[in-house]
Amino acid sequence: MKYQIVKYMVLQFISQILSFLDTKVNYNQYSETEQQVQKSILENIFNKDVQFFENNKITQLADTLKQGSDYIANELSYGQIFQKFNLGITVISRMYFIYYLGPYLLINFLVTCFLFQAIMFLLTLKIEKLQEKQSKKNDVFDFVVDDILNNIAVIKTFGTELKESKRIKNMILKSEEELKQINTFQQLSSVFRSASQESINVCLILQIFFQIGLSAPINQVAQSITDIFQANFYGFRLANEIIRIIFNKPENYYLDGKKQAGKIMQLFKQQSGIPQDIYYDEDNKSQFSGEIVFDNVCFKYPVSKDSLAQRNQQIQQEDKKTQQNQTDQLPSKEQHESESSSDQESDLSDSNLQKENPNLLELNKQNSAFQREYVINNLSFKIKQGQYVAFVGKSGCGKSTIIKLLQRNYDIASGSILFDNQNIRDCSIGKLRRSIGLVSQEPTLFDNDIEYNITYGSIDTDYTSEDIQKVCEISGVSEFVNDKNRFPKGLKTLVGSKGMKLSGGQKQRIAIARALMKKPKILILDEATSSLDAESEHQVQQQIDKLAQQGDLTLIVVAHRLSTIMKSDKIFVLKHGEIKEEGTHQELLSKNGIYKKLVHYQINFQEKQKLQI
Ligand SMILES: Nc1ncnc2c1ncn2[C@@H]1O[C@H](COP(=O)(O)OP(=O)(O)OP(=O)(O)O)[C@@H](O)[C@H]1O
Repeated sequence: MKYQIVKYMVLQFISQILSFLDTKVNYNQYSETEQQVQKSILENIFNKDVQFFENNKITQLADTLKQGSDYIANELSYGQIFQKFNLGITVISRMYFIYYLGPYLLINFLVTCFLFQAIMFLLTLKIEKLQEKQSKKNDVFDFVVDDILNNIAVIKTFGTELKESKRIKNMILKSEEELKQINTFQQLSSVFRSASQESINVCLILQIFFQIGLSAPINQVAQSITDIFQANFYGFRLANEIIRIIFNKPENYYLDGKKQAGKIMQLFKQQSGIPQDIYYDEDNKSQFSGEIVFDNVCFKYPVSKDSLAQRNQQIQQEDKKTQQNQTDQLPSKEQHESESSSDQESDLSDSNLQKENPNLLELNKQNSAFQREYVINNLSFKIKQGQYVAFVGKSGCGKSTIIKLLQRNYDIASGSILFDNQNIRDCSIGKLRRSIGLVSQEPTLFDNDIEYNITYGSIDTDYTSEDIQKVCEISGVSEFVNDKNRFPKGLKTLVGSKGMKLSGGQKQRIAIARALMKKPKILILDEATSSLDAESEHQVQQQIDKLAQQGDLTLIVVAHRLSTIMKSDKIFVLKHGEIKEEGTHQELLSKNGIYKKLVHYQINFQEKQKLQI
């Protein structure tokens, strides 16, 4: 007995040392591991294409990044290795001691343990499934809250606070029903856990049956019980502890960490449709010359799960199907899931098929109510290096879509886009994006000073204060930054979150300066001057015209105000994603077509406005 106790004590001592090392090493390693995990998650996020960000809410990503990396870092940190060893040694040493006290007891104990463990496992699976469903609903809830907060100004303007609060209340109520179900299963699980702790008593009764039999006289039974109790006293306690260790661990694992870690695993699983080779783009200076060809390009936007309404609908449909399943006992859930996902998949597979067989285009155009329309239809044009071209057309005709395709935010369904005769699919994304300077309709700024924002794209490259000065002049930033009364800190003035401390026009000028500072070979202005007042627009336009005349910059302009593109070398007039007319301003006017109508409409409109003034 003495020898066994010494053995037990040695094992316990090792266990305590491991426990100490676990705490110490874990403490040192944890934060380092967490940083590494966060870094690789961030890199993974950066590697996603634009479509990924259209499908995921940024606030949710930030949440997942923090909580998930916490969990993963905890799992990965070296301390966990000691913890696992420690757990193993504790369990083995205690089992050994129980075996020494009574072999039957150990066998009974293991059988009972296994049974309870199996029940607990099934319960945990059920809870997990419910929680997954709940988590999907939570996602929708987050989407709604995010959407509401983003649109708070609209809600206030339209006085729809009550409507929105009712909407949220309904979602909370629905979620509560599910939570009740989860609670019930959790309680059941906790009952089983307590019962399992009593399992040792069940073992005891079984042992009495085995050792003395049912027919033994009562005083012998009483004596045996006393003996067994005495002999197994330590064994009972140790067995109880083992149960506690075994049952608590997996439950924590299933219920707490897995959810966030699962989200991160999903993040890693989601492949970027368009390979983002920015990290592997070793030559980080080269650019395309600015020659661009669109050859019979067709494109439609992929159907994504981005829409809140779509997500809601999907959950409702799933709920209905589950209910129907339960009542009618119709085909298995797997079949239903595959049916429900088939709608989405069919569209995705459609795009793959489309790539393989462009003839499907016509077919797809004719049927399938759920499919999106082709936004770009057999579009062909050529832009020479240094040319100044403009795209005009009615709202929704596909102008901005062309700009997105130029940056390869999406892949086209058929045809080809060539940069310097190289297919965009074979181009390095890094080189492509480096070659393009873009100023969009609604520019966003970083919460930093004006200079930081202007030099943002050129942080790693050499630039002088003269360079900054020059782009400030061209873009018209100098005009307001030099006003010492309102901008005493000049270029060092902080712009606030999303540039909220600046006017729309000021933000726009900074965005133009930022794009120019990058010295791109291709400059795209997508309604870039529309938020400027007429005078500022004219000034910026003059500077842009001058840049265009220098001939080393390919300038692509999307504009509604036709007066801003009169000097361009070529104007493409679009309708339903097709080029209907092309030529210079004069050539198009003489054609007496769509462009001329647009010009006349704008002149009439402006004159009417003047008359009103
Ligand atoms: N991310 C998207 N997902 C799905 N459809 C889109 C998306 N972006 C644009 N569309 C659709 O593509 C069509 C063309 O849009 P696009 O933004 O290219 O038009 P536009 O000519 O630039 O219009 P505007 O002059 O009003 O800016 C529109 O019908 C629009 O609804």
